[in-house]
Amino acid sequence: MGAIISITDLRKSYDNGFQALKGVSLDIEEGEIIALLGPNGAGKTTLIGAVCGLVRITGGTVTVGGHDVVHDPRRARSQIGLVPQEIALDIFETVWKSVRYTRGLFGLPPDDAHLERVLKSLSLWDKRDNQCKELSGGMKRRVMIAKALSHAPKVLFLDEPTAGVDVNLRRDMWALVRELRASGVTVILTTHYIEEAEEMADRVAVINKGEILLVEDKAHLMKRFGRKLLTLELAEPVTALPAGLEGRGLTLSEDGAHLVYGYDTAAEHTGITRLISDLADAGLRVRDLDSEKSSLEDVFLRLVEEEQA
Ligand SMILES: Nc1ncnc2c1ncn2[C@@H]1O[C@H](COP(=O)(O)OP(=O)(O)OP(=O)(O)O)[C@@H](O)[C@H]1O
Repeated sequence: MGAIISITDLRKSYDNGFQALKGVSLDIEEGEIIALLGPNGAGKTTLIGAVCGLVRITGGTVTVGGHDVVHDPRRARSQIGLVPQEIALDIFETVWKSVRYTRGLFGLPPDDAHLERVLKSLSLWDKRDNQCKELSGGMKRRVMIAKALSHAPKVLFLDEPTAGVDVNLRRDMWALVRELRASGVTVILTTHYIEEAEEMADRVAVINKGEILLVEDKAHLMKRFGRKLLTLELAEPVTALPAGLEGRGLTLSEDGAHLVYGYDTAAEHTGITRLISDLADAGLRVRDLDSEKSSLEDVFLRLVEEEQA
């Protein structure tokens, strides 16, 4: 599959001279879910705004579906559905009329069959004649998505789709995004919940201070940066690491009852077999083992901290 969005050396300086994007290049493949992660002020909203034609770019090029956002903004924008973070609905309007109206804004003729499919896929069909003010917060969010899909865009931007949403609704939203992808829509989401990126994204782009630090397949990323911690519970606590076991990446807990061993998941040899046998030789009996994987959150924090250092 080819790139549906192509961003090349994108620069944005605001009128006060602040450089919010410093030469961002990124290709987004058709049909993928890509998560944009970055701390507050990293440039995520500016980047989305530039692709959607809401922010005037000061350098570089962006094409959506082959259409340049500066030279052919209407065609480029027609490929995109944007779901902003804040819910903005005419609360006295019915769901059906809101969605129909938004489609009209794109200069498209009515297509009630398409809108019916969209509302059904979002479990809003039964609510079509309700005024927006009669809907729950989760339903209002889904109406925002229905509006963004009303002109059948190829690309959907979700800006913080589950900010302030409870766990159940968050899971519903994840299922919905997967369904959208299955229907061929490319999804770009920004999120502060790294768990969300870990759960959903095919690829992750980390952005900081207006620059892309990394774009990588999520599975590769976890493998490349991921670490595992193995905790060994000792049958009898010790006061110090036995001689010969220093310098092996082992840490003794304060109570002397646990040894923690950190290793790279990508390493060819983890050294665990050797470690266990060396512990036995040193007279330490292990009662139990526990292992935990570093999360995408650890990877993200490490990356941003390294950049800050
Ligand atoms: N209109 C503007 N004029 C000047 N500076 C701006 C303007 N809009 C944004 N900025 C600055 O550009 C930088 C990037 O902002 P942006 O909103 O893109 O970040 P973000 O990654 O979306 O942050 P958040 O996660 O907090 O939403 C910030 O330092 C911000 O203060």
